[in-house]
Amino acid sequence: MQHIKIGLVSVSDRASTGVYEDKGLPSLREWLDEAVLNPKEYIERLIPDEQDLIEKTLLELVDEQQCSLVLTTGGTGPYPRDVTPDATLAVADRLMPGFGEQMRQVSLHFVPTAILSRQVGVIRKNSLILNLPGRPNAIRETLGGVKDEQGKTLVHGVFAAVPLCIDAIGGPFIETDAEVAKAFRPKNS
Ligand SMILES: Nc1ncnc2c1ncn2[C@@H]1O[C@H](COP(=O)(O)OP(=O)(O)OP(=O)(O)O)[C@@H](O)[C@H]1O
Ligand SMILES: Nc1nc2c(c(=O)[nH]1)N[C@H]1C(S)=C(S)[C@@H](COP(=O)(O)O)O[C@H]1N2
Repeated sequence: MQHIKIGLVSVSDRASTGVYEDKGLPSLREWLDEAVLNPKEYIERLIPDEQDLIEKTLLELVDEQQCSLVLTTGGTGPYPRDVTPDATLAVADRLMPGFGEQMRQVSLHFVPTAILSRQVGVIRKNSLILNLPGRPNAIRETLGGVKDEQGKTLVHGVFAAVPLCIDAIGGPFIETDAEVAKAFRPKNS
C-alpha cells in the first residue's frame, strides 16, 4: 500500500491558547487511523482563527510538505472570527463544491444548525483540502456519514469520495476500512 502524507489543522482561538485542550487533532487522527489502511504520516498544526496564518499553514502543508490531503477543523461558522473557508478559498486552484454541500446535508441529520457552516472543499496542486466544523463530533459525522444501529450506511459521509478525488489529482491510492468509510470507485475509473 502506498504511503500517504496528511495535513491536520485545528483552528481554534481557545484551544491554541490553552483555554481548553484541543480535541480537534486527536479526533481527526483517531478517525483516520480507523478509516485509512495505508501507512500514514500526519503533519499537525494547532493555530488561532487568523486568516493570514491559516493561509500560510495551508501553503506550507501543500507546497512544502506535499500532503495529498489536508483536513481542517474549526472556524467555518458565521462569527466574525470564523475565517477558515475564506483562507482555504484564497489558496485554492479549483473548488470542489460537492464536499461542502454533502457535509451540510449529512450534518443536518445531527444538528439543525448544520447550514451555518461555510465549509468548503478545494484542490490546490496535488492536494485536496477539506474544512470540517469545529465541534469534535462533527469530524466523525461529516467524514463517516449517518449509520443505523447495525452500522449500515444511511447517508454517505464525504470520505467515500476522497480516494477517487485523490486518484484524480495524482495522489496515492487510498484504501479504506469499508465498515468505517467505504471508498467508492466506479468500475473502469
Ligand atoms: N479544537 C477544539 N478542541 C476541543 N473542543 C472544541 C474545539 N473546537 C471547538 N470545540 C468545542 O466546540 C464548541 C463550538 O466550537 P466553535 O468552533 O464554535 O468554537 P469557537 O466559538 O469558534 O471558539 P474557538 O475558536 O476558541 O474554539 C466549543 O465551544 C468547544 O466546546
Ligand atoms: N456535523 C456537524 N456539523 C455542524 C455542527 C455539528 O455539531 N456537527 N455544528 C454546526 C454549528 S452550530 C456551526 S456554528 C457550524 C460552524 O462551526 P465551526 O465554526 O465550529 O466550524 O457548523 C455546524 N455544523
